[in-house]
Amino acid sequence: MKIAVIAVGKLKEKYLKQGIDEYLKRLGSYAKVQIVEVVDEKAPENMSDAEVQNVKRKEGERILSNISQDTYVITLEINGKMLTSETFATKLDELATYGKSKIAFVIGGSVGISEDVQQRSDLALSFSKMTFPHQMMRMILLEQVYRAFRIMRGEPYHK
Ligand SMILES: C[S@@+](CC[C@H](N)C(=O)[O-])C[C@H]1O[C@@H](n2cnc3c(N)ncnc32)[C@H](O)[C@@H]1O
Repeated sequence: MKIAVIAVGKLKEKYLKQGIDEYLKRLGSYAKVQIVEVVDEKAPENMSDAEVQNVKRKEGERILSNISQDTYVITLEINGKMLTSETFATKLDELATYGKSKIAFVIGGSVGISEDVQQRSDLALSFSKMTFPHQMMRMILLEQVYRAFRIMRGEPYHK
């Protein structure tokens, strides 16, 4: 399985980088996982709605340019569908079984994900109704993907 995590902006925090590297290392035995960073737009606090939409649109175009037609796209969205870790594992297993071996997870930037990207999405996945920082979301996602592989293979992992 080939997994891409497409994320807006550069990862700056050292402590997150260490955590992400750890999960990338662990995932190495299960899948080819790649992080794709797309350039973020400047997004000051006091932007108008039109400016926010413009930032989303530009970042969205960059996200979409990294997604091939045969890729199953999972966008991370606060208002998406909430799954248990077991259901998430079953979903990844089904995708592999039905020949969808390329998966892209998309994490938005500070203004979220554009409508164009939402339309391209095959599954909008929510990790809770709370808002997490986008850089931290990368690590949380990788941990859940790692957990999913352990569940799929029936391998022990602390609860
Ligand atoms: C800081 S959040 C953006 C908040 C923005 N106001 C919005 O409504 O999307 C940055 C990105 O992290 C991801 N994210 C944050 N919290 C999430 C959650 N609870 N579930 C799924 N994704 C989340 C989403 O991809 C989001 O676009």
